[in-house]
Amino acid sequence: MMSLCFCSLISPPPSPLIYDSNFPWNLNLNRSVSPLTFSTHGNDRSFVARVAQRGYEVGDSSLQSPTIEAEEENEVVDELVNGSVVAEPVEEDTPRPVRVRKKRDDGDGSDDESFEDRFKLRNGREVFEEKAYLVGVERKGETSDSFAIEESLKELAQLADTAGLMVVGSTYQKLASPNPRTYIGSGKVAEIKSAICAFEVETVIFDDELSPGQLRNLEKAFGGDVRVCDRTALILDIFNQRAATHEAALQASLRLFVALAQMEYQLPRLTKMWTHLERQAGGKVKGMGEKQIEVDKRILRTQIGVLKKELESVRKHRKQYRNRRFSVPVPVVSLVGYTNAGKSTLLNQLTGANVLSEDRLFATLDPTTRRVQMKNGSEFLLTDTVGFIQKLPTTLVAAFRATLEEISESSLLVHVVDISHPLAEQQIDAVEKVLAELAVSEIPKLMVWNKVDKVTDPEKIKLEAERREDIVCISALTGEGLLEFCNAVQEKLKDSMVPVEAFVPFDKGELLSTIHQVGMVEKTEYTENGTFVKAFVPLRFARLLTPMRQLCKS
Ligand SMILES: Nc1nc2c(ncn2[C@@H]2O[C@H](COP(=O)(O)OP(=O)(O)OP(=O)(O)O)[C@@H](O)[C@H]2O)c(=O)[nH]1
Ligand SMILES: [Mg+2]
Repeated sequence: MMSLCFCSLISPPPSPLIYDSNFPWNLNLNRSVSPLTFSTHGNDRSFVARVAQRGYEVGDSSLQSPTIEAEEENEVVDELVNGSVVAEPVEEDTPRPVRVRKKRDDGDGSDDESFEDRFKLRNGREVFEEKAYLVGVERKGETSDSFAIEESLKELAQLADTAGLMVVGSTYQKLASPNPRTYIGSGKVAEIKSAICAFEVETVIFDDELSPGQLRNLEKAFGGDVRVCDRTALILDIFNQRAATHEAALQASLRLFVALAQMEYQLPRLTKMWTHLERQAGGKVKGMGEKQIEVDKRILRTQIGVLKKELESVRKHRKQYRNRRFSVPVPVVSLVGYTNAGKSTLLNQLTGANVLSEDRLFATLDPTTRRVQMKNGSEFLLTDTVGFIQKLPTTLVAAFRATLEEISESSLLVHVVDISHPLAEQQIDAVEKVLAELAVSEIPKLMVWNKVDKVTDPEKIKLEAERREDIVCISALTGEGLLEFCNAVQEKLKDSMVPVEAFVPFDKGELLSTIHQVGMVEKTEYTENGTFVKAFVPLRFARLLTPMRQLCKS
C-alpha cells in the first residue's frame, strides 16, 4: 500500500490546477520560460506572444496559441505607428523574428541589445531575462543588528539574478510603518512609475512580503503590463525552478513541497485574477469574476488538501528510510547555515561527494547524506541541507520544516558561517532565528567559521574564534582546519553519548566492530572470556549492550 502511494508521487497524476496551463495564475511546474511563474495578468501573455513570434522552441504547447499571436500582431502594429519597430528582412526559408528596438537609450550603449540576448539559461532551463526594479523599506527605529536596507536589497538582487531576472535599478524608503494600501508612500509610487518608463521595467520586486491588497493596489498604480511581486514569490520561484531540475524521486517530493507553499501563498492573492473577464466583457457580467474567484479558491483548497495528504505519505516513506538507516546507529551530523556559506563544499571535501556547490543562492535544495570515516575507525553521517535566508517567508519555513526533518533527528548541528561575508553576524542571527522556529534547540551545536582563506586577516579571526567557545575555523575550499573540525565533531558527539564498559564475548565479534563504528573506543583488552571495551556510545546502542554490561559488573 505504502509503495503504491509513493510510486504515484514519483509520477504525480496531473491535477487540473497545477498542470493546466490555461489557468490565469501559472502553477505549471513544467513551464520553462518566464523566470517568474506567478503570472497574474497580461504581461506574461504578451511575452508569450513574443516568444511565439520569435519561433523559439520552449516545449510548452500553450505558447503556440493563435489568439496570442494575433494579440502580438496588434502590439507590433501599435509599435510601428510609434516608429519604434525595425522589421528586418526575412530570409525565405528561415522565419526570423521581428525585433522590437528599445525606445530609449539606457545610457550604457546597450541600445542595440537584441531580444535574443535576453534569453538566458538558468537552472538548466531557458528563461527570458525580464527587467526588474527592486523596492525596499527601511523601518525607522529598526535595530542596527538587522540587515541594513542596502544589504537586504543587494541580497534581493542576487535572488533576482538567481531567478533569471535582470535588475535595472532599485530604490528604498524610510518609513515609520508601511502604508497599508501600497506599502510605500504615494510619492515613492510616482517615482517608481517614472523609473518603470525610463528603464522599461517589466517586474517590480518588493523586498518584504506584500499583502494581497497591497499587491493589487500597486499593480493598479503602476498600470499596464508591469508585474508586481515580493521576496516570497521570488524565493518560491527559485525553489520551483530548482525543484524542476532535480532527480526524479527527490524532484517529486520537492515539487510537492514547493507547489504546496506556492498554493498557500496564492490562495489569499487570487482576488485580482479574474477581473480581466469583467473588463473583456465591458463590465456587462459584473460579479462573474467574483464567482469564478470563489470556484478557484475552492479548487485550490481541495488541491492543498490533496498535496498535504501526498506529502504525509512522502514523510512516512522518508521516516521508514531513516529508521532503516538508524538500525546501525551511526551518529548523524547536519550542516546548517545561511545560503552560500559553503555547506556543500564542506560535505564534498570531507566525503568526496559530488553535491553541486556554486556561488549562487539556494544551490542545494535536497538533503544529501554521506558517511565520514575517521582514522580511528569511528564514523558519522554528514547531511547537507538547504540554506536559510533572512526574511524567510512563513509558507517556506513550513516547507523547510518538512524537508529538514533529518535535522531534528541529528545528534549534532554544525552551523556553517561564511566569516568573510560583511554581514556574517546578521546571517548568524537569521539562521538562529530559523532554527528556533524549527524547534531544534535541544540538539547540541558546533559553529564553523568557513572561508578563512578569504578574509583579510585570518590570524585575527582565528584568535577571535579561540576566544569564543565551540568555534572552529576552516576553509572548506583549501581543506584548512578540516582535521580540527572532525576532531571537534567527535568531541561534541561524545557529549551526547554515554560511557560504557562491557565484556563482549568472542562469538559477538560484529558487536565489537559496531562499537568502533558508532562510538568512541577508549580502551580494549582481550581476556579469556571475551574483549573488555571501555567506550562512549550512543544511548540507543548502549541499551543493546546492557546484557554485556551486567556481565561486566558480575
Ligand atoms: N574562498 C572560499 N570559497 C568557498 C569556501 N567554501 C565554499 N566556497 C564557495 O562559496 C560558494 C558557495 O558554496 P556552497 O558550498 O555551494 O554553499 P552552500 O552553503 O552549500 O549554499 P546553498 O546550497 O545555497 O545553501 C561556492 O562558490 C564555493 O566555491 C571557502 O572555504 N573559501
Ligand atoms: Mg549547498
